[in-house]
Amino acid sequence: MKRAQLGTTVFTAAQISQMVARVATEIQQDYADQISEVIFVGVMKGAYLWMGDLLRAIGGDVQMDYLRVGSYLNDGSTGEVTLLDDLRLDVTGKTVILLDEVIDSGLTLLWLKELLQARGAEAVKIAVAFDKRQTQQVAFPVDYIGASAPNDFLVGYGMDYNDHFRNLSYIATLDLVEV
Ligand SMILES: O=P(O)(O)OC[C@H]1O[C@H](OP(=O)(O)OP(=O)(O)O)[C@H](O)[C@@H]1O
Ligand code: HPA
Repeated sequence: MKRAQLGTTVFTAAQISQMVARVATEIQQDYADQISEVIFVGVMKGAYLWMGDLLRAIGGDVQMDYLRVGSYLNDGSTGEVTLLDDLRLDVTGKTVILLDEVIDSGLTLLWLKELLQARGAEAVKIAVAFDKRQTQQVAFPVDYIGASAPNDFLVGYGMDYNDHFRNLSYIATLDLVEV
């Protein structure tokens, strides 16, 4: 049997706060007085801290909704994205910014971008806290990136191992030790 234990800290809470403030400023500058027309969509469950922190840092009047998807089992992608809870807001003709705490293979965000485009969104942008892609071979742009992260399995700030460790306000590697 394997037991999960925290490894090394990769990003501290202070580093994450700085990164949130920077991305919030980038989005404020890009949308200025149009910001209240943008729909921010959190990709749950993992986006819950990123969404809360980023939208408070942006401030003012914004619209938000969320959906819930799943594709990871233990520490690996199943290669298949499942929509578990859908949006309530209609995105037809709207600018949407998808918020996710991590992009890894890119499968989840590519799948969601195509879904919202097919529903008639005018523009679908992406803002991630952490980018684990080692090469940029995933053929779609990520518009806002908090930080590049190592290609280790990470937990904290929304990232989980079987639903554990999402609540950490820092990011750590995870060691799976044989017991
Ligand atoms: O780029 P990818 O390889 O698709 O990986 C990134 C996705 O994986 C995680 O979600 P998960 O499916 O584990 O669901 P969760 O948000 O409930 O943890 C994470 O929150 C991203 O949405
Ligand atoms: O490193 C990770 N940790 C947790 N969930 C994830 N989903 C993609 N990559 C990761």
